[in-house]
Amino acid sequence: MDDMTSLQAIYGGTFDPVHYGHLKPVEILANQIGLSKVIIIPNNVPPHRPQPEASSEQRKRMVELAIADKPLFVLDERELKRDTPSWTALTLKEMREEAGAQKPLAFIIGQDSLLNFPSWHQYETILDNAHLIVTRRPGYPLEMAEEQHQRWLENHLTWDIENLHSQPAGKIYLAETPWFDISATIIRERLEKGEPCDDLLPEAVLEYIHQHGLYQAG
Ligand SMILES: Nc1ncnc2c1ncn2[C@@H]1O[C@H](COP(=O)(O)OP(=O)(O)OP(=O)(O)O)[C@@H](O)[C@H]1O
Ligand SMILES: O=C(O)c1ccc[n+]([C@@H]2O[C@H](COP(=O)([O-])O)[C@@H](O)[C@H]2O)c1
Repeated sequence: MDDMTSLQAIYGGTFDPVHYGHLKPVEILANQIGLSKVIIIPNNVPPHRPQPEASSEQRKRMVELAIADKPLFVLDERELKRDTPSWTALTLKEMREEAGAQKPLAFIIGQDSLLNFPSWHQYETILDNAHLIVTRRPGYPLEMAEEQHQRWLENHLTWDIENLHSQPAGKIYLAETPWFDISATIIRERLEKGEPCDDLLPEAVLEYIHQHGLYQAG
């Protein structure tokens, strides 16, 4: 169901490359909270990190391959079409305008992203336009480093998934998804050393990486 009142989830990332640490927690989350669709938005110019190793076109292609047999996910190319920094606040403002004031929207992030969320461009406006759903990731605390940011988190926290479905925006939900100890950094490092990565990302993505000579030494 994807009508004007069903919760619309959005998952942004650099995806250099996309891996099971991205896909599996979100698939499990979808079952836990009842999502029929997750919109994946690869960024073009990551706001808070150096430009990725793979090109935007290659990262997009890898996402397409990863989700080809997963009807839960759909790709949205809007950030790839902008040459300015891929600010989430801007993307969500645009998506809110398209969806109308009442539609529940949620942006999904991993636990590591929550920790630096207060440094994001116009971060307060993000909760005006969407909920935040946080998936677990090993190695990161669930508490904010600064007290004022912890207060901000607690002021927006909900443990009731009904709030995500009934309100258009403004809540933070710390999902109890399992840990997947996988990162794109580890995958790039392993590939550079010629080490196997079979359990870390979909086979079709790995084949694409090998065919295009991505993430190789030198
Ligand atoms: N293993 C994981 N578990 C939970 N969330 C994850 C995991 N890996 C990435 N994410 C989340 O996915 C989103 C996109 O992450 P990103 O594309 O930067 O992947 P990454 O593996 O962290 O990349 P890199 O190692 O290059 O920094 C972020 O919100 C991040 O928190
Ligand atoms: O808008 C920002 O300032 C901002 C800062 C850091 C990250 N983001 C977005 O958060 C998502 C995850 O980021 P990353 O770097 O972990 O791939 C991705 O969609 C980024 O564009 C957004």
